[in-house]
Amino acid sequence: MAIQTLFGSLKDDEPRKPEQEEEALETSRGFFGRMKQAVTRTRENLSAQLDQALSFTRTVDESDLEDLEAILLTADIGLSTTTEIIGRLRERAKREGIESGSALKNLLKQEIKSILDDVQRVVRPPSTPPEVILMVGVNGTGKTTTSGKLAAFFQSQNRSTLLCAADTFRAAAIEQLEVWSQRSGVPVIKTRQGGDPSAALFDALDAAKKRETQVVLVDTAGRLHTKAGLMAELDKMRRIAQKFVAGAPHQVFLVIDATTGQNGLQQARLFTESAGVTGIVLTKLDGTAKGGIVVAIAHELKLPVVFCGIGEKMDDLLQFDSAAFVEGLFN
Ligand SMILES: Nc1nc2c(ncn2[C@@H]2O[C@H](COP(=O)(O)OP(=O)(O)OP(=O)(O)O)[C@@H](O)[C@H]2O)c(=O)[nH]1
Repeated sequence: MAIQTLFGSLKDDEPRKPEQEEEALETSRGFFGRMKQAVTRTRENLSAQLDQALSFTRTVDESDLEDLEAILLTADIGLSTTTEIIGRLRERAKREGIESGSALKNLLKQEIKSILDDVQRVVRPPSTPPEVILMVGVNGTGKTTTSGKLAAFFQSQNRSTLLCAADTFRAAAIEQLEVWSQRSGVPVIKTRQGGDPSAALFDALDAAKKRETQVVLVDTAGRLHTKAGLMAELDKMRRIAQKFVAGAPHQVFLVIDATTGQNGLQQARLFTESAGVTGIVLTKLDGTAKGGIVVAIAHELKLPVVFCGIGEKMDDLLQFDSAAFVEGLFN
């Protein structure tokens, strides 16, 4: 089985030697295992309630759907997404003559997967490098940490990478990114604290062009004095990126802290309106029972979750995969 992700497949379909096949299977098992581990708290929160509510063997009735609705809300799937899912289940249960709680659970899994799949898409690197990726989001969500992890990820994919420290607002952000640069071996371009973030971006893109770097990851500030100021700064950075590379920034990743649940969704709305977000990185999935937010993001914002953060170490980053997520959530 191939795991298709936004940045290609974890196991492609080319013919393999037996030992390569075994290695790819191990990778796939490891990947599913890590995703399952990451959603442990969400699963534990859901499964006891689901087991109790869906243990019946008879035709589905309205009170079953009401119970299910309450359970989905506790996992932070959100009211509008939950209402949509329950509506689809009501219709399908009737049409398909569902006669047990376990069959209803299967439909639920299918519906959640389909919401997630609807917004997934595979991204190809631009024909003219570098691929410019802006990391945006409110402070403390994990932008700097994720920039560091992503730098290591792209490097591991044999794509030369450059980090740009454009969070000149928070005193420690530049030093923090320098530490990630040392850990991953990915160079960082910076300016002084309090300096102009666009100047750092300018220098980084200039260096990337000269060095023929393939990916530039830009860590931006999460907080300015006003929302308008933050958005104006992001706008300026977009214009600079476009001047250097046609079509840049190619990706704008909004970093959301999963533990903030529905508040994260609210932040996401704000950023998607003004920052041209193309995908979500959901951090701290390891520490929350609110993993259902992934489904709300896909349904309400029509944005894919691209990566999830599952800890503080360099390889605690997973490419998001809907099948692994749904399996992890329910099994
Ligand atoms: N458990 C866990 N912790 C994380 C994860 N990602 C980031 N963190 C932690 O979250 C905290 C904040 O991360 P930062 O990367 O500094 O956040 P930031 O968005 O850059 O913050 P600002 O620069 O203030 O905007 C740090 O302690 C990180 O180690 C994750 O996936 N899991």
